[in-house]
Amino acid sequence: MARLSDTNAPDRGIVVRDLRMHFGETLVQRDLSFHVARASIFVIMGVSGCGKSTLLRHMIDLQQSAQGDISFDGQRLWTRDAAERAALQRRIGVLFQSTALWSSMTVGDNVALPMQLHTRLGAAEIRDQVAFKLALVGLAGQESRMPSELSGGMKKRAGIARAIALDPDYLFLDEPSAGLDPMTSQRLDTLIMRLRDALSLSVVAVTHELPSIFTIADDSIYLDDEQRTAIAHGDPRELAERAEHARVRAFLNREPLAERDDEEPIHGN
Ligand SMILES: Nc1ncnc2c1ncn2[C@@H]1O[C@H](COP(=O)(O)OP(=O)(O)OP(=O)(O)O)[C@@H](O)[C@H]1O
Repeated sequence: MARLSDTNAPDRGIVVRDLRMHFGETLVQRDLSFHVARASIFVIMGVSGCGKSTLLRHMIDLQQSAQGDISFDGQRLWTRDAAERAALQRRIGVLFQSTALWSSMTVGDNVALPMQLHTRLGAAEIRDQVAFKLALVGLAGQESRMPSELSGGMKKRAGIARAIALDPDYLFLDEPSAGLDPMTSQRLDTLIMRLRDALSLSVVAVTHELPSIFTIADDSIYLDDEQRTAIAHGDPRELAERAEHARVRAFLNREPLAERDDEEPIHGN
């Protein structure tokens, strides 16, 4: 497990420090500090409404907090320098839960769009890159298909191809397996791990699919909806057996929680 105190991982990867997130007066999560190591998969876990998506939105710069900070390879995300911030945003790829492919464009055009908007590559180079990215996600030769012709799993793959169009260092996935059958979900897990290894991607995934969590996570954090902070951090396979807090063990073992467990004192990780 990578922690802030690791001497061999000073500022590589993503560092979240003392982050506090609000919606108006309502506190979502507080005191979040963790490190996402380079070329690893980090899973954000917790029950519905605990703040997983809100944390992801902060990490991809769609929301900002006045308290705490987030840095990528030592570079602060919330810098005042607009050019620096834009450059950093380009190193971040995102697959949203809805996938959000442009329905009126072919798969190939969907993947090409970020390159047309943000690079100076010519048409032939973009065509090659699109073919390469689609092959990477297992959709070789599917350029001319329309999104409506794709299965749920293929849509996710096309969404990932678009998310990696600009060769990001970081890939954020919001509920990647949502709506997929177990077999398709398993194949997607394999793809995510392959991309981590082949592209040295740092992947941050929000998911509450247990099989997926146990398969892909190198490290994880559990956001508690009652304490409004992280009450567990580490390899989810180990947390399932040895987490200090009953709610974390119950979540990871899909067990009902006895009423009294909700009242146990929780001291953070
Ligand atoms: N735009 C918003 N305005 C006000 N409150 C919000 C807004 N979006 C989310 N919230 C609240 O913030 C809290 C965290 O929501 P969030 O969507 O981050 O949780 P989550 O863990 O991702 O949930 P789920 O697993 O159901 O997607 C919830 O209590 C939610 O009601």
